[in-house]
Amino acid sequence: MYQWSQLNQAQQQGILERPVQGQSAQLERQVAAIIEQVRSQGDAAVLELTAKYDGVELDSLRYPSAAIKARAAQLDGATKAAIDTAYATIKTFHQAQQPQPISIETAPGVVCQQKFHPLDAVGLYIPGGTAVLPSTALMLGVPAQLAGCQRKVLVSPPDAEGQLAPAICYVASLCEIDEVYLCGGAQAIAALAYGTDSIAPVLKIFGPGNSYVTAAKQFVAQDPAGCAIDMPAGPSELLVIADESARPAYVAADLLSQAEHGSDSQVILVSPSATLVEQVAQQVEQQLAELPRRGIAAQALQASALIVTDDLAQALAISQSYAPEHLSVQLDDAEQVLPQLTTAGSIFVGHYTPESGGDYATGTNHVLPTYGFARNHNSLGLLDFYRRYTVQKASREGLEGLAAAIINLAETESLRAHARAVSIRLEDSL
Ligand SMILES: NC(=O)c1ccc[n+]([C@@H]2O[C@H](COP(=O)([O-])OP(=O)(O)OC[C@H]3O[C@@H](n4cnc5c(N)ncnc54)[C@H](O)[C@@H]3O)[C@@H](O)[C@H]2O)c1
Ligand SMILES: N[C@H](CO)Cc1c[nH]c[nH+]1
Ligand SMILES: [Zn+2]
Repeated sequence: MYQWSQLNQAQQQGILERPVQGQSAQLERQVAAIIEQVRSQGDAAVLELTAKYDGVELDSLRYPSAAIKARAAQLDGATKAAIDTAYATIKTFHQAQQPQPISIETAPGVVCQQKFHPLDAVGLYIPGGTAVLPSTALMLGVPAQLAGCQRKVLVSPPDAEGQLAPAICYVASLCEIDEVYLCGGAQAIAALAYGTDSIAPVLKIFGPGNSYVTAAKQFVAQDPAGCAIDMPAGPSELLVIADESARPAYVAADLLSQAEHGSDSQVILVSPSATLVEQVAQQVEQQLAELPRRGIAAQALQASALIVTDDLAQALAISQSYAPEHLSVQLDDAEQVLPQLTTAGSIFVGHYTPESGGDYATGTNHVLPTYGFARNHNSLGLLDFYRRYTVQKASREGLEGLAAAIINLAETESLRAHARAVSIRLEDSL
């Protein structure tokens, strides 16, 4: 628990530093070595690394369509119904994001268009290290399906029996995904980006993951021979802004909901009320003791903070500078401060919008930028599954109208051939 104004700048920065940052050089070296191993040895490397990190010896990476169908059929009715509910809300919200092509005359006789084409081959990474996340399969599968991506390749680490969870198989069936491989971590990202004998490369990789997955995505995105990625979506984060109107038990439950994701998750409460902060601290302790994943959550809490601010304005400023993946605003008049809260992956407004609502079923996408990338990266949406490009057509009259400007600019840049490409056309008699 910290009193913000009593800390110096370095201490303030230290509190808001993401836990994983300290290990990043070593992490990058390890991930680079895994990627190199997959590039040089292909499937054999992925199988070997799966045995090493997931503890499962597989004969092949491909999970057959028949197994997907059979496992999906094993899922109980209540979970199927829950997935159907989430599928419907996510579909509704993403369907409304359909990109609109543009066609406009920019000058007489000159028409410009903006078009969208679904990415032909997308890789969907579904984490599976410490928790099975069918909800993430929905968050990636639904927009890929709506966009009409031709190849949707799902990868996820195998369970201890070398299988994929029935709930993920059910989501795969709903989203019409039948190309599935059992692999995870940096090796799965390398296989998707560069291809192996059994996995053809994709154009873009989507999905969250632990720090190995995220570092590998960043690695392949920087390599011209690699592929595009959605964003760095790493260990979960939540920042809660709350005042005395908040219920301490709700705030604590929300903080723990993200702390339980992984030991490198980070949760932060900022509040102008010292009383609330103390009550939340007590609630966290009480509720933590009851959680099956209390070991993981307790570790995440080590790098987390409860911060008392001078006033609400200071709490808002901390949130803006931290740029959380998830921001929960638990104030009676939460909507009033929203215009000042522009820097977060997804915002949860009021006392009855728990962060876990967005994780599963409000309809927003839960794949969000972490590590402060919410400062300049988008939350995942339908548009990410398209490539945007432009088209232009000029008539002779259109070119005549723009010729003086184009030729002048080309000469200003001393690019004579550019100018000539215009004048040569206009010199031709009709
Ligand atoms: N930001 C988001 O949108 C979002 C959404 C959902 C989940 N998440 C995050 O995703 C993460 C999921 O992590 P996870 O670990 O459960 O699953 P994961 O699938 O991301 O990672 C598991 C893989 O990590 C690799 N691995 C584990 N230990 C390793 C080691 N020592 N060296 C090399 N590779 C190793 C293994 O290959 C394993 O298959 C959590 O941190 C969670 O917070 C984020
Ligand atoms: N909170 C995670 C995003 O950071 C998403 C998730 C999946 N399942 C539960 N939660
Ligand atoms: Zn969550």
